[in-house]
Amino acid sequence: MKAIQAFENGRCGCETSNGASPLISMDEALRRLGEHARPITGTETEALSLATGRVLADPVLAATMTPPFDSSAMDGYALDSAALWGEGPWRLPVTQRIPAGAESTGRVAGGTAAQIFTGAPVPLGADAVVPQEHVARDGNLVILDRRPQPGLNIRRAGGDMRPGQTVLGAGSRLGPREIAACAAAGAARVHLIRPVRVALLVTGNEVRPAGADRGAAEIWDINSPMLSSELSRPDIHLIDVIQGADDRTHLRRALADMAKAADLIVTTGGISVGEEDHVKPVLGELEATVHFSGVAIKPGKPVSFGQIGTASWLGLPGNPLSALVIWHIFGLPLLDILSGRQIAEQRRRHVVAGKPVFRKPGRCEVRPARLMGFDSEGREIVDFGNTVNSAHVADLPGTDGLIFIPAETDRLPEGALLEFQPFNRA
Ligand SMILES: Nc1nc2c(c(=O)[nH]1)N[C@H]1C(S)=C(S)[C@@H](COP(=O)(O)OP(=O)(O)OC[C@H]3O[C@@H](n4cnc5c(N)ncnc54)[C@H](O)[C@@H]3O)O[C@H]1N2
Ligand code: MOO
Repeated sequence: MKAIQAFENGRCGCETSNGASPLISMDEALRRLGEHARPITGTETEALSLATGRVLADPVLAATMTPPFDSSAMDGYALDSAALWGEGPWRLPVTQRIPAGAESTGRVAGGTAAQIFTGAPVPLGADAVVPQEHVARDGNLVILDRRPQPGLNIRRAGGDMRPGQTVLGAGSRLGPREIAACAAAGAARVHLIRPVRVALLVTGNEVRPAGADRGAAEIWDINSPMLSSELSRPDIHLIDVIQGADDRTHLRRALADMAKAADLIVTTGGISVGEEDHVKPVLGELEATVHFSGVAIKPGKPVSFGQIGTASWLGLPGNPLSALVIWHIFGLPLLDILSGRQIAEQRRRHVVAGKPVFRKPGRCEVRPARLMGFDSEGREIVDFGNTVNSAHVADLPGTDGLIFIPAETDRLPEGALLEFQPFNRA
C-alpha cells in the first residue's frame, strides 16, 4: 500500500494502547479538535497597512470599478481606428498629451491622435492605443502604417473588479496577495477578528532559561523560545509565557489564571504517565474537560486537548521535537478554528521518498524532512532521517516540513508517495 492511501482511507490503523489510556488515531484527534474548538468572538477595525497576518471578520467588497476608467496599457498614441480610411500609412495630427494622473482635455476627433502614457485615461473617441515604437513622429504628426485592432492596449474600466464584487470572504487571512486585492478594492480599513489570546506554560523543574547557569541535572529551555517564536504572529496575542516548576500548587494557580485571560493555553511537558507529570491531575482539580489524551503518533504520543473554563488547552509533550511536530499538526489547525479562519487549501501535499523506509510499525510516524528537488516526473523528492529522536533539534534548521508514515507501514521503497506538510505555511 502506498503511504498516501492510508491517509486517504482516513485511518492510520493505529488504535493501539499505551496501557494507561487508549491511543486514538491522528485523524480522530483532529476530528475531536474540530468538534470541540469554537471560534473566538470579538472584532476590531484596523488600517489595511496594519492588517498583515490578520483574519477578516467581514467580506471585503470592491467599492468601485477597478480600474476606475479605461486606461492605456502602453506609452503611445490613442486614436479612433474606424477613422483610418483606406490604406495606410496615415498621418494624424497630435491634438493632446495625456500623462498618467491627468484627465483628457477633450475628445479624439476622427483622424487625430492623443499622445498618451501608460495608466492615463483613454480619451473619448479613441478605441485603440498604438505603442510609440510602432509609429514615426514628424513634428506634430504621428505616422502609422498598420491599422490597430479596436481595443488594442486599452485596460477596460471594471476589468479587474466590479462595484460590490466580493474580493475576499470573511475568514481570509491577509497576506501580501490579499492586501493587494483589498487595496484595489479601496478598503483603507478592514474589519478583523481580534487576535487570539494565547498563554504558554512550559513545565519542568530541570529547565533553565537558554544560556543561563545550570546545575548538573538541568537543561536549557528550548520550548519557550521555540513556541514563542511559533506564536509570534499578528493574529496571536501572546499574553503570558511562564516557566513553571513541576509543582501542583504552582501549576494550578498558573493554569487557573491563564484560563481567565486566554483563549488558548499551550502547555509543554508534564502530561505523560509518571508521578512527576502533574498537568493532567491539576486539570482534574480545575474540573477541566479533556477531549483526548494520547494519540498514536510518533513523536508526540501524550498530546492532549481539552477545555479549562472557557479556554482551549493544548498539552504538548516536553520533548522539543515532539512539541514542534505536535504544534504543527494540532496547534495550527486549532488556531485556524479559534481565529475563524477559512482554509481554502490543504496543508499537506504529496512528495516522493528519496530513500527507502524501514521501521517498527505501530504509531503514525512523523519525521522532519528536507525537499531535495524533483524526480523525472516532476514530483518533489524528500530526504529524512532514519529515526526520530524527540529530544534532538540540531538537524531542524535544514528541514522544510514533516512527512507522515502510516502506522501499519514497516517499509517503503524509494520513490513511494508520502504526505508532506511544509513548515512555512502558517
Ligand atoms: N513510562 C512512560 N514514560 C514515558 C512515556 C510513556 O508512555 N511511559 N512516554 C514518553 C514519551 S513518548 C514522551 S514524548 C515523554 C513526554 O513526557 P511529558 O510530555 O510529560 O514531558 P516531560 O516528561 O516533562 O519531558 C520530556 C522530556 O523533555 C524535556 N523537556 C521538557 N521541557 C523542556 C524544555 N522546555 N526544553 C527542553 N527540553 C525539555 C525533559 O527534560 C524530558 O527529557 O514521556 C516519555 N516517558
Ligand atoms: O511521543 Mo514521545 O514524543 O515519542 O518522545
